[in-house]
Amino acid sequence: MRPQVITIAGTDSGGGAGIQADLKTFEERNVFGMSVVVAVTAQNTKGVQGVYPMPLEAITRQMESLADDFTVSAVKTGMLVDAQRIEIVVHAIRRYDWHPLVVDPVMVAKGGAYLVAPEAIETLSRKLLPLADLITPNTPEAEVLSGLVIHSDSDRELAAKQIIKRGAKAVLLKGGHDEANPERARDCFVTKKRTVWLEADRIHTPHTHGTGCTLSSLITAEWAKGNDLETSVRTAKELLTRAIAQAPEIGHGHGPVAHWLLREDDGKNE
Ligand SMILES: Nc1ncnc2c1ncn2[C@@H]1O[C@H](COP(=O)(O)OP(=O)(O)O)[C@@H](O)[C@H]1O
Ligand SMILES: Cc1ncc(COP(=O)(O)O)c(N)n1
Repeated sequence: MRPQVITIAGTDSGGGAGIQADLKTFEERNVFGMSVVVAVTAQNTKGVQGVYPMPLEAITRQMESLADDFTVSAVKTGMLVDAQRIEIVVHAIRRYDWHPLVVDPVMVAKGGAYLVAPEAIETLSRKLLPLADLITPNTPEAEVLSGLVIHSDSDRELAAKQIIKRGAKAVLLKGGHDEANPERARDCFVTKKRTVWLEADRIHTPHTHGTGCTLSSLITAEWAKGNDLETSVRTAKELLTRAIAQAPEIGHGHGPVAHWLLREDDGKNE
């Protein structure tokens, strides 16, 4: 049976990030994608023009509908808006025992708009982080979640280990924002047992809208298919790098990546 996976996140009308990016990615990786819309955003490649949180009942009902019918192989979370919405998502994840759980602790969009209320970060850290089988912060998010300032590789590893101490089972600390390294995009993957650095060429492009969403969806899809976590993370990083390298020039701002290059050929497409 095709693995069935859920994204619990916000939409991006511009199609490059959020739920739209997640579902495109799931489709390309041959898993069946479902969604729980936590907020609708009016958004394009230039920025976020509006955020419209869904009523709490609508979020709960979507999760009930999915739990009532599907055999869920993996779940990811993205933009969760505020503390109340984080709480009901946490409640459902516990109630339905949705694992493996990949938490992308989305905080601020690349243009600077807040995608989660700053006062909700405490709730995310205290209640959602401990449920995460993998959490995928970028550097600023890792600083907030670990309480440490990150400058060097050893700071990165220390911050990831601190986040594990706070309850996450594994951490992928993404280095997309690491301006100090102009040639390589390096991510630090840390579990209780080991630290692995994942490296790729840094692509000189403004078109990185939705890279974090796409990466966490790739990992979720690969994990749902029964690959181990480290293999899933490695595959995801390789695929994403290719999709950034061939990003189309869509929109007038920070464009999306080439989701269609993520395609897994299962021999059924010919
Ligand atoms: N210019 C780039 N070239 C290659 N890889 C990149 C580039 N920018 C980001 N990445 C990679 O994309 C993924 C998402 O990174 P990042 O931008 O840090 O996350 P977010 O989108 O959550 O802010 C990471 O694997 C990172 O290394
Ligand atoms: C609805 C939504 N969720 C997440 C992001 C973050 O995008 P990125 O992956 O570029 O950090 C976004 N811009 N919009």
